[in-house]
Amino acid sequence: MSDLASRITKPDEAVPAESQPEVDAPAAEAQNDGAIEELGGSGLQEPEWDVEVSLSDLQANEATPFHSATQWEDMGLSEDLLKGLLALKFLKPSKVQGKSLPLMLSDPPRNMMAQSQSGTGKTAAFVTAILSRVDFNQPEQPQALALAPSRELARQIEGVIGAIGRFIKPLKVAAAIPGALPRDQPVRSAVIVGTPGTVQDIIRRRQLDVSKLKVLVLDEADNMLDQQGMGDQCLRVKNLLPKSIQILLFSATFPDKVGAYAMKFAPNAHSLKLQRNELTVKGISQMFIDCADDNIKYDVLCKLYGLMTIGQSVIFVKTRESANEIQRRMVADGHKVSALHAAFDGNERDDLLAKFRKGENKVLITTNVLARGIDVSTVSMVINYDIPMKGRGDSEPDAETYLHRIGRTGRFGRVGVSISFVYDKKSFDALSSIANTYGIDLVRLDTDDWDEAEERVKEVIKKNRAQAAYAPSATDNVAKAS
Ligand SMILES: Nc1ncnc2c1ncn2[C@@H]1O[C@H](COP(=O)(O)OP(=O)(O)OP(=O)(O)O)[C@@H](O)[C@H]1O
Repeated sequence: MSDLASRITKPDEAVPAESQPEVDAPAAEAQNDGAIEELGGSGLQEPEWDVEVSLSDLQANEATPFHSATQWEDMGLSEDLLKGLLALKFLKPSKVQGKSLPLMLSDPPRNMMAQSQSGTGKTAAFVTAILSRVDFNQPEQPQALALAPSRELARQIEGVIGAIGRFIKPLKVAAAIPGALPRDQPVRSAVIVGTPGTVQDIIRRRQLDVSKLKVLVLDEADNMLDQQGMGDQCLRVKNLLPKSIQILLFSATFPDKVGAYAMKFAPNAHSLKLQRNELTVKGISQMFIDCADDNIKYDVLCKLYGLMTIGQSVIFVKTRESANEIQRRMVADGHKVSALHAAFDGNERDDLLAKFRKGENKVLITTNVLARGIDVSTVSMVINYDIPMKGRGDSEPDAETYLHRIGRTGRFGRVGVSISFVYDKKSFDALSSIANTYGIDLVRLDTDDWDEAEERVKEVIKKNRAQAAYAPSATDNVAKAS
């Protein structure tokens, strides 16, 4: 236990909200789309300083991943595309956008492997590249294909393409996910976003004409190339595509083992990489609770319920069965929570996530199926009910999944809290190893002094709510419009 102890920060040493710039409200208003929501609901008093948040100041700070030396206007983008980005209040590119776009758009096209922290705008980077490469004089000819590891992420990317490309006419996007495409009809869209299995199927059934595909994107590329089944599917899909296709790989994590394979998958790629100590997102206060045993975890979870519903929260558990079981117990105990995992039918999954995006459901219990990519700015708390593990018999801590899970909060400069539950030596050692991997200073929440623990978490959540209300994200806006 000594490892984790050495990474523990006393509560008053934590660096949560102060790491965010605080500036004047008018600048903040310039960043919002006028759709400021009611903050009510929790009965919390929201002091003035909580809403003093400015994306433009954040982006002016060279030390953050939100800064770029380049402007959208320098990138030779079409007028419609530029209009789309600005309409979303993406006033300036983030670092990964500023660095990757000129490389992705250079002629002749070259492959790219780009790594950047969670919530720093990788999706908009590759979506802008896709929309720049497609010839919209042939709107029904498939020209770009993006693969994602879950239907939820594929749907989200589809939404971001629609949002950034809203001034491009005609823009046709197809979602190649289970149950979404009519069987045996050709896909008549310039852009296709899908999961590897379904994309492989539609190519094999000759529903998708791949002959003019110019760009292939793998979002969460390390995850897709690493997983046995999906890695094989991605390779088979790639082998069915034109040899000259430009391959773009994006993720917040590229462990060495996968990185080497990824470079083979995308030969001669430009590469943007992060150092291991750069991987964590500064605005996320990472905490843990030491529970006496496995049963106490449930009691602690229920105690946290009030805090979870101030903003929105995601609870990650290991299995679908435990997601169902915890939901059943919490509902029986009078709490409103929903569960989403891969055993649900596709439409039900779409529906559950849509409700969560709209804020109709505030607490979502899920498995690793939602660990990656999902972007809901109002998520202020992530709970690791089970520490993510991998390998045979779950013998190894899954440091990458930890990073992606906690990255569901703290999106694009916002703040957020993650709370991981440990209850025995194995979970303690696993969290300790993850903390050491990334040099994280974890804050221990002392449940003996619950009022103090609650205050600490509440402080960060209130700030997140204020930020989310002042700067709704593109995907939030897409969800609200639908
Ligand atoms: N240039 C920008 N200016 C302002 N907001 C932006 C900009 N680019 C992206 N965003 C917003 O930032 C949020 C996070 O972006 P995105 O989902 O692309 O992150 P990501 O890097 O793909 O994250 P993950 O690693 O979790 O997949 C989104 O809500 C998006 O709308």
